[in-house]
Amino acid sequence: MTHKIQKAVVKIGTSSLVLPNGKINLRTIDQLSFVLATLNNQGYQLILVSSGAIGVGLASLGLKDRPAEIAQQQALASIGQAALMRIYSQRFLDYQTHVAQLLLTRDVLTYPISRQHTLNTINTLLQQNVIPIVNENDPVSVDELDHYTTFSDNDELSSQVAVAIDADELIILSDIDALYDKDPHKFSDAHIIKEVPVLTPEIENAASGSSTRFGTGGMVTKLRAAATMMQAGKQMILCNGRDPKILFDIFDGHTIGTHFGK
Ligand SMILES: Nc1ncnc2c1ncn2[C@@H]1O[C@H](COP(=O)(O)OP(=O)(O)O)[C@@H](O)[C@H]1O
Ligand SMILES: N[C@@H](CCC(=O)OP(=O)(O)O)C(=O)O
Repeated sequence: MTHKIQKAVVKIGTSSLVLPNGKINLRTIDQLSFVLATLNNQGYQLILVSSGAIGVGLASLGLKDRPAEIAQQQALASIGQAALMRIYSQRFLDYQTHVAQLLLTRDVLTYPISRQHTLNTINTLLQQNVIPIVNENDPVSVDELDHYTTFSDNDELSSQVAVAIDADELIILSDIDALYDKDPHKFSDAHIIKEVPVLTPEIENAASGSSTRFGTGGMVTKLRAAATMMQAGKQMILCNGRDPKILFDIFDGHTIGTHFGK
């Protein structure tokens, strides 16, 4: 059962932001901006965790494949993040809504003072009806010695942010309708799982990696995000980001996609 949502983190993955041909999915970004701006006007508190820096970087330079070299990926992320934020800022302004950018590394949330400052920033933005748009600070994040700055991916980042800001719900917009008992991109007889009150070994075995060109973590990292939310006594919804208007139904309390939690 979906609980009443007041504060939510909405996470959108690269596979929803970039078309299979590598171009930017402006339709989804436009609709997402419209929906979040409308929900913001209705008084909901929203944080958007948006992937897509590398994907939009590739699109900006007209490149097809993600390079293997770290330096190339970090350079693409710095190009793409700026381009992505320009699109979001323009689209949200069309709906009279201001957005702000927060680029996080793991250590920022691990150490208490930087964590508190980050939360203060987010809360101040929310009080001012500004929607924070969060991504990992990809161009600078790397793990060295005992200094861990990377998140495994944005599914993890979004669950960490959702718990830190005490959100009621994490909504993950993916390129798939829900969790299935096996990857529906590989198995045509996959069955949808609508409710996951607890994570069982059976559910964990159902999840595999991404089978799309631009996605990274697949279902494995989404289940890890669900575990983080459920351990904190919170909820998560996994649904399709193709049509972000689905968020209206979720905020109206309808059951969409897969619901994790009790
Ligand atoms: N049990 C499963 N149910 C649904 N999708 C699955 C499952 N196992 C693996 N997947 C794959 O996970 C993909 C979604 O993850 P990903 O490609 O990383 O998207 P995103 O960019 O939204 O993070 C789906 O397209 C699907 O191919
Ligand atoms: N921070 C990276 C995305 C990392 C990530 O988790 O991507 P995805 O699996 O598409 O949500 C970027 O902006 O390109």
